[in-house]
Amino acid sequence: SSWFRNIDQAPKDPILGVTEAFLADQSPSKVNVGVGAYRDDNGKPVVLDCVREAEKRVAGSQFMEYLPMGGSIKMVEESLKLAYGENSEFIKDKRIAAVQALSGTGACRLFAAFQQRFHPNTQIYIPVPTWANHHNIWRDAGVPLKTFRYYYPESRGLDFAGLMEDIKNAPDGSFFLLHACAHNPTGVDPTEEQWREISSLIKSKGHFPFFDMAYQGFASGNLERDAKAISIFLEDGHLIGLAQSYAKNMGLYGQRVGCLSVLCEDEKQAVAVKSQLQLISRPMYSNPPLHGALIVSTVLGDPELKKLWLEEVKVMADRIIGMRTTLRENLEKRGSPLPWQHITNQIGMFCYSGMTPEQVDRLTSEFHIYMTRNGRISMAGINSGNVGYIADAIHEVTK
Ligand SMILES: Cc1ncc(COP(=O)(O)O)c(CN[C@@H](CCC(=O)O)C(=O)O)c1O
Repeated sequence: SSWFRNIDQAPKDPILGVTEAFLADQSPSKVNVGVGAYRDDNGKPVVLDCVREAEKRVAGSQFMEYLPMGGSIKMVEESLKLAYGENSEFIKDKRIAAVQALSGTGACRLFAAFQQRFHPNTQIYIPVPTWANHHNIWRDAGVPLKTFRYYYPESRGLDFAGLMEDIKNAPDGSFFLLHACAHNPTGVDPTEEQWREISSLIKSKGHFPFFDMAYQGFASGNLERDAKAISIFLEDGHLIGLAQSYAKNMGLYGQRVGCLSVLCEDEKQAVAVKSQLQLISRPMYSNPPLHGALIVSTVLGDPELKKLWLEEVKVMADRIIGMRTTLRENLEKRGSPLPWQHITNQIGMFCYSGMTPEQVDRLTSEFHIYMTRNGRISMAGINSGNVGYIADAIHEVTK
């Protein structure tokens, strides 16, 4: 019968659709600076040595039983230590409700579903711009969405005044989505001092902060530094929600392994919240995947492997930081009339270049360079072999 006749083709995903177009391009000089996935200086994906070692230890040595609905207890415990601190009082007091999630996306979606169930009429404010999928996640969870100013095009920096005004003008007790570090797509993070002001304003308004921390360790190369915003909010006495991902900082992209945590007022509340998170996940996917959790637990549970991981995350972060300087110098060397210091001011996986969608289209059609139409460059796609070519192309379309 006519069940599916009136179903339209869905629009291409603004990020993953770029990868599809890149893969379809047969040009030998094609370059992918679209999806935020790390590549080494040869343009190749990386499996970290600590992960390879963990896989060796795990391979064939474990049963493949179901995990509990809340996932791997060990992986969750280790994740909380990374975000809340090795000796966190909140961990000791069992005030954190936490479950393994399907990477960062799954953690955000599980929280959105939880928020919809227990605060159905409370809006969440998300930054402008933000990761494209944030809109989809909270929209599909049925949560009323609002936006707050974040990026200031003129300076290619933070619109701190606008951000603070929007936080102040939001109804008391709103939810706010905050990128803990390496803001996607702008690479613009508040300074420590600005985070302190944001924290005290959010506290005075009784807002609830939800942090999406998809890049801990990947931004600065230092895990504590990248979680500084979280510790500032914890010092200020906030309850928080937090999405963690091991996609980028441990290179476990396709393993879909992450963690959702909600800091509560006491253990009793945390037990109740965790039980509700499990009740929501059970009909969604029942229980999360085993393999990635075993890798993360093995890496973080062994001091030697954890130390190796910290070194390897820093290598990835440092390569990107180095490429920022190289790209900026290449553009300046070509006599570009535009300012490019934002390339080195910004942090994390992405550079928000400031190029227009039309300029991006020209990069693709004339130079086979692929990036999202908002002008975001995934810096990991740049290496010493293609940085000159990319600089030539950007100069050509922006001069
Ligand atoms: C801020 C933020 N949160 C969550 C995620 C989700 O990552 P998980 O793989 O679910 O842990 C990403 C990944 N954004 C990248 C990767 C591609 C994508 O999923 O869009 C990006 O924006 O290119 C992200 O940038």
